[in-house]
Amino acid sequence: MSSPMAPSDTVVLIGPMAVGKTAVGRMLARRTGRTFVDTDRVLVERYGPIRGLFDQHGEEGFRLLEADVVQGAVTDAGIVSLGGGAVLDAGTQAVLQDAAVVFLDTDARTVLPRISRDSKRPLLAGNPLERWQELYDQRRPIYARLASVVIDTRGLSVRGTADAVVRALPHLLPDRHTASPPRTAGANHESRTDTHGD
Ligand SMILES: Nc1ncnc2c1ncn2[C@@H]1O[C@H](COP(=O)(O)OP(=O)(O)OP(=O)(O)O)[C@@H](O)[C@H]1O
Ligand SMILES: O=C(O)C1=C[C@@H](O)[C@@H](O)[C@H](O)C1
Ligand SMILES: [Mg+2]
Repeated sequence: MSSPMAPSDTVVLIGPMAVGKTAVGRMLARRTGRTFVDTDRVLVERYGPIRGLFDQHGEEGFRLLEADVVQGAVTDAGIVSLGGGAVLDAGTQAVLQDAAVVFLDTDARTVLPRISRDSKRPLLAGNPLERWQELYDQRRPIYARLASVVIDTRGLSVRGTADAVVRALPHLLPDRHTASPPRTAGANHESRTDTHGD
């Protein structure tokens, strides 16, 4: 069975854990009047906290559920933030081919304060910094290969990163006179509810 393709006006944010995919995606949607879906949030809403999903199904089972959620999310035009490891799935890689894929890049030093006391990202258990770096090293080539745009977020705020995305993809900015407020879809809420559950 062939996979659906993401429309070319879908913007998909990819990159390592805690780089800011969720925070930047939410801000970008607000600025551009587009829908926002965070696939981790959809998973939590549909199946429960991410940590519980890893406990119950293992990483492999989690990836299957995640791939299905991603397929649904990216076939609607809008801003979509993926989980850090979603791009490992071959079907997800295929479906992203036509989308504007934005790789938010960073380094371990920058994300350290965001992950050092993390209990919600099961793959960072033990030594979060070491695990983060290992995963980054494994996945960086995939992020780079899928990217239409790469943004080095080091030294940028969430707002500064959203600005950089708009500069790279200027067609995202709505016409001032016709812009409507952001529509919400699935995971899109302005609330700050944690996207990983629990
Ligand atoms: N540029 C930034 N500067 C400072 N803090 C940031 C920045 N980007 C994100 N953050 C903060 O870091 C934390 C992690 O960000 P976020 O959840 O958006 O990362 P993520 O890439 O979606 O991670 P995951 O892959 O686990 O979903 C949040 O508290 C967020 O507010
Ligand atoms: O990088 C990863 O593999 C993950 C990132 C998070 O967004 C969640 O999707 C989950 O914790 C796994
Ligand atoms: Mg996220």
